[in-house]
Amino acid sequence: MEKWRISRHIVKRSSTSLFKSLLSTNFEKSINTSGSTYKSGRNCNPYVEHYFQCQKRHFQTCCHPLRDYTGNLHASKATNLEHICRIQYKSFGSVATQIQRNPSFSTLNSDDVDHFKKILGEKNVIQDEDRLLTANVDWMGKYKGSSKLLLQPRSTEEVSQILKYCNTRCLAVVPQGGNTGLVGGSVPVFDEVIINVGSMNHIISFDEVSGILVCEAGCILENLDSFLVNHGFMMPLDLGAKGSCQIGGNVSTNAGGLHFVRYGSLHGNVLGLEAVLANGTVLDMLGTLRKDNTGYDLKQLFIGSEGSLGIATKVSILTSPKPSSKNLAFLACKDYLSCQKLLQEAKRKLGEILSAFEFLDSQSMELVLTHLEGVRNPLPPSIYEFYVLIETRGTDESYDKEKLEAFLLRSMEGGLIADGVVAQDINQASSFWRIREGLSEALVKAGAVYKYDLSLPIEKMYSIVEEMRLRLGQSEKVLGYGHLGDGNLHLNISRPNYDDSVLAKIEPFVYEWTSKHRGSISAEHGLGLMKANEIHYSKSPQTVQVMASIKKLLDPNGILNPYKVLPHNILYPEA
Ligand SMILES: O=C(O)CC[C@@H](O)C(=O)O
Ligand SMILES: [Zn+2]
Repeated sequence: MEKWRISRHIVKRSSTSLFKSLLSTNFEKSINTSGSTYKSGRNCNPYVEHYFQCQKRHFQTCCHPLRDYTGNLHASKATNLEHICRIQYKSFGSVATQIQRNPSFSTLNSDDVDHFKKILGEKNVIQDEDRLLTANVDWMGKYKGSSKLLLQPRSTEEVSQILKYCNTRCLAVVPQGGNTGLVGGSVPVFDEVIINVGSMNHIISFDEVSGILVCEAGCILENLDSFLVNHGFMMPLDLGAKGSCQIGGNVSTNAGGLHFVRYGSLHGNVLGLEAVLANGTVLDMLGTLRKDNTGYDLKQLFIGSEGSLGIATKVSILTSPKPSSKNLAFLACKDYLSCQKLLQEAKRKLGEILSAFEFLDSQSMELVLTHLEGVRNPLPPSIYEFYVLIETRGTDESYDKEKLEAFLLRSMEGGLIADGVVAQDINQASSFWRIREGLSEALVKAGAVYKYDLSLPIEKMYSIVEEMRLRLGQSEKVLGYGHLGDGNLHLNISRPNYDDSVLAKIEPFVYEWTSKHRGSISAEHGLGLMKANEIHYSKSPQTVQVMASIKKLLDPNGILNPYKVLPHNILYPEA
């Protein structure tokens, strides 16, 4: 076809370029038959298993409370080992301002354990060291608690009984789902009892007319998607960690993910919630209505509260019809301005079929190619500064193809796209997504990482990456990637080990810069432990005070996920 000359020209330039008979195959068909979508590290249990096996070996040799993974002892900090937060790595941001264990919390004893056994039965009260090790450490291996107990309730009633008891005894707890969080929110800081609702993994109902799914909080995101596919629907949320993350954790952290640009946030898609408060009260807010204006919408408080106000036990969620046509393009742009303009055009020209607009810079590409096996750049190596993934989802195959085809051609002619490939089948689509979704895993494999998750005005988004590079100098690897379509930048500084002098150049600069540009210091990962003390960069003092009052009202003893979300001195002023 005449109009494909441009892409053929690109093919000539690069033998690896696949930007040829554009969109001739629609990869959706293969997705439907395979029943599984893109895989990535956090979605791949063998990797997680292997990762923890390695960690375990490491802990066995160098698990001194104040020794980091590189084996360095931080003796100067070893003043009060029992009471100082054991952050495994050498000081990580302001978290390292040694949080004190709240002295009003009790310490677990054998009567407590016996009591839990009566509620849950022996096998759901876990004291096994290996299992505790994986539950005490976050996915990145950055935060490590020292919990001695993991509880696995099977019903809301059991969660209620556990919390009622813990509240009376003043035993702190940490709710944990798939433990895929990136801000230290899902692991204990000290000896908090871990409550994992993973056994509460039943689908309660699905209404094919409204598309509303009601399920328990421990359902794994990918399993929900697989269930829905048989009914012609899909989850509105898609993350690299979908093979291990649980819907309760997704809701508690208000997870964003890859398709936010199309399907919006969980604040919009979660229609109802059942949550258990610290004192064991079960709040039934499990409505399935699209419209309900009867006073305060209390469930919204729990969405994104990171388990600090209650434990989510059931959710009702508005799912979306499964698109019958999907296309994915992997494109190269010469500069950030082109990426930005491309987004603007994509929104205008692709309209309702645009379902993802992701970007990564060349440094991110290099990292993923270096650290992940089997990943390759489908475009000529080391030429382009930026890469963009554009996905469309729709119901009319030929219409979608034509629309994307016309858009890509016009963008190439206009110089916004320098080169590109379009997935011809599920395998190519998976391999393109693997580049983007594999970044977090590649960063963990590369060593230490300082990780920031910023919401910023799109035109300013990449300036912080460039400024950070200037600040840190050429010896440091500064990576920028993320959800360009939503104005969400993942800024990561990757280095072989943690170093306080480097950190001092990054923080508080990164927070101040974000605040100055009226951005948010957490777009989608939450505050967790990492940023609890930084909340003021994104929230006014008055707002933080109201948040603290709500916390006090719902959890007066502060037992739910302590030390997270709100600043320590506000949560425990007497500590
Ligand atoms: O690793 C990160 O910084 C981002 C993780 C996740 O939110 C993603 O978009 O891939
Ligand atoms: Zn993200």
